[in-house]
Amino acid sequence: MQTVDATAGFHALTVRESAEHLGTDPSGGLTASQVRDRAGRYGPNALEPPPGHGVLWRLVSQVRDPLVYVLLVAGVVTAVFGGYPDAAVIAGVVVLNAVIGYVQESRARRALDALARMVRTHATVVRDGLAARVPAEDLVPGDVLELAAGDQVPADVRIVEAHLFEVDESALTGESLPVAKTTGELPPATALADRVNTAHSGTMVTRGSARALVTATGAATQLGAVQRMVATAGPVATPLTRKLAGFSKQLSVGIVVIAVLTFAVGLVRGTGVAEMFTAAVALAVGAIPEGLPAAVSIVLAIGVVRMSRRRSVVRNLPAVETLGGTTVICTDKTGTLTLNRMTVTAVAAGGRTVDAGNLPDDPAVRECLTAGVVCNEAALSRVDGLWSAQGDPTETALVPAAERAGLDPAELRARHPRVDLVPFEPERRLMATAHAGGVGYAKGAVEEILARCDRELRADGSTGPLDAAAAHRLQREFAERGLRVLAFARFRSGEEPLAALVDRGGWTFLGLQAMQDPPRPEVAGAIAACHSAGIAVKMITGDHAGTARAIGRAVGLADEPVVLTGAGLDELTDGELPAAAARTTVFARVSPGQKLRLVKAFQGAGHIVAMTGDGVNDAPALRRADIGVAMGRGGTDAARDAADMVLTDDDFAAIESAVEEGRGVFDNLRKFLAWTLPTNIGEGMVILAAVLLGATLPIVPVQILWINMTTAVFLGLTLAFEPKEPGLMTRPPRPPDRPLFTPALFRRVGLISLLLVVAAFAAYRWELGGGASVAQARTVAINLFVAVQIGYLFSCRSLEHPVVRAWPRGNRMLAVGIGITVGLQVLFTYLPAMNTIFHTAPIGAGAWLRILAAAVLAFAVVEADKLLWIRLRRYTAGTPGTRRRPNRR
Ligand SMILES: Nc1ncnc2c1ncn2[C@@H]1O[C@H](COP(=O)(O)OP(=O)(O)OP(=O)(O)O)[C@@H](O)[C@H]1O
Repeated sequence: MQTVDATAGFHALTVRESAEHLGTDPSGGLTASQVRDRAGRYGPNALEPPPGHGVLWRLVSQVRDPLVYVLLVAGVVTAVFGGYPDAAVIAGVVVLNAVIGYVQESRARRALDALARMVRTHATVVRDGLAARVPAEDLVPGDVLELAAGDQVPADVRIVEAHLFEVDESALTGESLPVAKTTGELPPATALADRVNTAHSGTMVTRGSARALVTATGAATQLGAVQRMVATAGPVATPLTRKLAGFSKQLSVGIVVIAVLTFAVGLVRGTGVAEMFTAAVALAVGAIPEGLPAAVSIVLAIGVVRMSRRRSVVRNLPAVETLGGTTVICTDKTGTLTLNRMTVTAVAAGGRTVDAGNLPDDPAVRECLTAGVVCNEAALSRVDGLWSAQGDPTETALVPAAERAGLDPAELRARHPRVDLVPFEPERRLMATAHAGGVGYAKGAVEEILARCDRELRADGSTGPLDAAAAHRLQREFAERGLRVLAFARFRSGEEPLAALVDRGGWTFLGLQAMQDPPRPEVAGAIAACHSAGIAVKMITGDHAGTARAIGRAVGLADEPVVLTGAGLDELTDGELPAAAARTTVFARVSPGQKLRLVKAFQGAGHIVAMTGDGVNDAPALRRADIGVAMGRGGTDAARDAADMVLTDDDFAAIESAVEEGRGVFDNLRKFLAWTLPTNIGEGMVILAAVLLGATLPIVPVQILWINMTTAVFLGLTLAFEPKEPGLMTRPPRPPDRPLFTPALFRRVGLISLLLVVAAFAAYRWELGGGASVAQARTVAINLFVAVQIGYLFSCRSLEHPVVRAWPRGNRMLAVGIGITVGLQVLFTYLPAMNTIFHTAPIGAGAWLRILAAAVLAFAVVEADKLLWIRLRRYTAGTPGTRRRPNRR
């Protein structure tokens, strides 16, 4: 691989010199053979992944945990006191823990890498004289790029043409204000941050558009240089995992205190130091849910995988869980609720409205269509003898409309070479171009264009005074049919730069073009599903109120959507906004800044907000929303960069399924917690109770370690694979402030913990009373403990509903996990080697029957508890005033 000499300093060269140096043509770009040749020479335009740590380092880093230190100390002390088998078991637990952690970490890393690859950036490149979208990876030095607002700059470039072009370079220089870029050469000594005629890989275009030459790709870019300097980021920590880690830390501290007390009590009672030490350690190790953080990331990761199957890529793990709590979805219209496949269906010019399939050849219609083709940033290319346009669908739709009227788009553009441009911006809602010969064209929202016009073009080609009322009336008629309307105008562009002219006025109105953008067929169903899930859906669009209302009705947002416009929004105070926003279903003519205000208003009212956006200016609102959702196809790199979730085919229905998955994930997390906590607490309490009562231990420390390690993995984790419960999307969203551990959950945990302790002691005593040896009695107690865990596991498949009635759908992992656990318990009971290590002994059939009975009993107790609570809740729900939840919609 070879790199263009970075010291060449393209900023100090003129545009011509730069192009010569790079062996390229700024207007036509490289040829196909040049691209092939350079691709071989320079390699792909990608940064090599930073060197990862070695396997050994990552394995060892797994055991850098206070808990493991406690275990290791325990193991050493046990060995010193001569308990070699026990010490070996402890060592085994440490190794197993490290391996599981290592495997989990590698899997999570691989999954995130794969997801990152799914949201690749693309770039518009001119090659052989034609513009095309290619993956940013395929760029080579000398390529000619078209950059527009919202794009990520895909390589280091020298700018050769700029229109109000501004770049956010904060990722590279830390400078937070966008930098305006120009084309003229600079003194060679200019510092990197001041080179305003170049732009660098990894920065974002915030405004305008530009043409630029690629000067460096991949590792040769400034970004590549920075990456080599900076060490890589640490492990993936998320607010949720942090919250849970905090919880388990508190729990650990509490448990260690109890363990120390137990130790002290044992010593006072005269038990041997060595025995008490291992007992205290076993208590601690048993009671600490070591598997919790791993389980949480597994549940979340499974959620991420399930969502990716449903066409949404989650960019960070906790987003999955937040999604489940969504109470309001704010969605834009074009491309998300609609297909973003625009077709011009009618043209109104020269005082009449005509069907686009049947356009008359009069000067007014022709001029309106011409404006649509030349004041247009879509790229043209010949496909099978016909012109086809690539770019923003609003713009590409204008090309075939002109063609159908017999105009040649390429010829029109050749006849009116563009000399200046004010690009479209959502705040301004119009774009304008200046052309050779002193004529300017503009297109945009009807009210914006009309505000700048005082004359209009008549059918015969003469101009007369503007009839703005008639134009507004037409706009309303089109809008009522759900059509999107663009207005066109012409003006004199002389010496002055276009940017100064766009707000000057004195324009001539040319007419309107109305386009159809059909609703996506799956959207109505998805919106209905959101409604029945208690989630409010709001449309926030830059489009006209009438069009927005009609589309809102068509997709079932409401029978008669309440509409608020951006202007109306500005009149409301921050105090009035939340109530008004709650009433409104359609927000029209809204600017990105107003979107941000809406997100804040909803959040202020206690909502969890999911918000979609596609433009560069949407990034702040996407960042602010609890879940920012960006479009994979139509959206800009800037929006994707700010979002938590990317919809691979821009479809609203994917949000609905993502919410459903999110709810499922939250459920499964609670199920796992509900199962694992009593297990741990029960284990700890068995030892605590034995020591306090001065009784012999029904289960000894190594045995606790055994139970802990096998059941956490083979039983607990299977709950991560639970299918979603039916009715997930017919219940209201979980209140945002509801904690993970509800009182009901605590009660259940207490009940099962108690059950486990009582059962272990009862079994132990019963077997001893029946003449069994201590080893046998302990073996029965352990098997019974595990059996109760299995019975309870079944019950945890649904926390609120009786399992039998709740759903017939299976969880194959559950069956596999239980199978493995039973197999291991059989070995544990009958394998002589295991008997030696774990101090167990074979037991008889009668004991197994009693064990089975205990499992069934545990299951029955929890199921009865559920039924009781359902009854109780029904009873309280029957009391007046508590019957219905307030409807959020
Ligand atoms: N390329 C363009 N050139 C000129 N005017 C445009 C262009 N695209 C859109 N407009 C005008 O600006 C208005 C707002 O467009 P914007 O892109 O902000 O929102 P939208 O695409 O209609 O809706 P949404 O926000 O739902 O995606 C449009 O209604 C149209 O009148």
